Amino acid sequence: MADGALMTDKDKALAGELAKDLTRRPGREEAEAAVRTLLAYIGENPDREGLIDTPKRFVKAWDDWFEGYNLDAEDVLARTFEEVEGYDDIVLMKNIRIESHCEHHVAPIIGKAHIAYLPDTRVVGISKLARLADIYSKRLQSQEILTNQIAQTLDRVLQPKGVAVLIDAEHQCISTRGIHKTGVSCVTRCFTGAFKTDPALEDRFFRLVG
Ligand SMILES: Nc1nc2c(ncn2[C@@H]2O[C@H](COP(=O)(O)OP(=O)(O)OP(=O)(O)O)[C@@H](O)[C@H]2O)c(=O)[nH]1
Ligand SMILES: [Zn+2]
Repeated sequence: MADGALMTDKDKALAGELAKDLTRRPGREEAEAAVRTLLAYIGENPDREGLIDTPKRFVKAWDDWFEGYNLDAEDVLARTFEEVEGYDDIVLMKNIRIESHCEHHVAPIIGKAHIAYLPDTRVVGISKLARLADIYSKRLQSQEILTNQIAQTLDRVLQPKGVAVLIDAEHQCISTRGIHKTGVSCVTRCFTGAFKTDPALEDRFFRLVG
């Protein structure tokens, strides 16, 4: 179990500062001190050679996994194109890899998103659909909220005739801990506009996704 002696006075001071004001965003040094605490909690020695740089690497990995908090989905969708030569059918980007983390256990959620919309007057660069998925994935999430955020943002910014988002993902909090069920995936969807009101369009979306 954790050995209090493995926390330096500096770690303890930083942890104390954090406890005083949980609304303040801690700096990098404080985040690294928290990782040292976790390493000590599992019975490790954070000062041994193999772990000495782990707090730094851990925080750097979190910067990557959670970079979505620093990105604005509306900015990414701001550039649209109106010259589409009358194209008025479904635009679908399928099999977008999703790498997220559940907000309950901070365990990976890995899967695929399929994002479609029915344009009205404008289209968006197709890479932006994948960027939109990334911005919301790279946060602590529940799959339902992730699905809704992607669909509602695309709907609000692009104002198409409808949006359809389907996510199929495996939650490692289910496969590697707790109930330990592998090969289980969770499917969520959010439809707006014509995808919600027109069963034929909904059906076409599912056929295209396959
Ligand atoms: N609805 C929803 N639940 C999720 C998601 N990710 C993880 N969960 C669930 O969140 C729940 C948290 O339940 P708790 O009982 O508070 O936590 P727990 O004791 O760790 O639960 P177990 O996973 O059953 O061991 C679990 O049932 C998880 O499977 C998600 O994206 N959406
Ligand atoms: Zn979880």
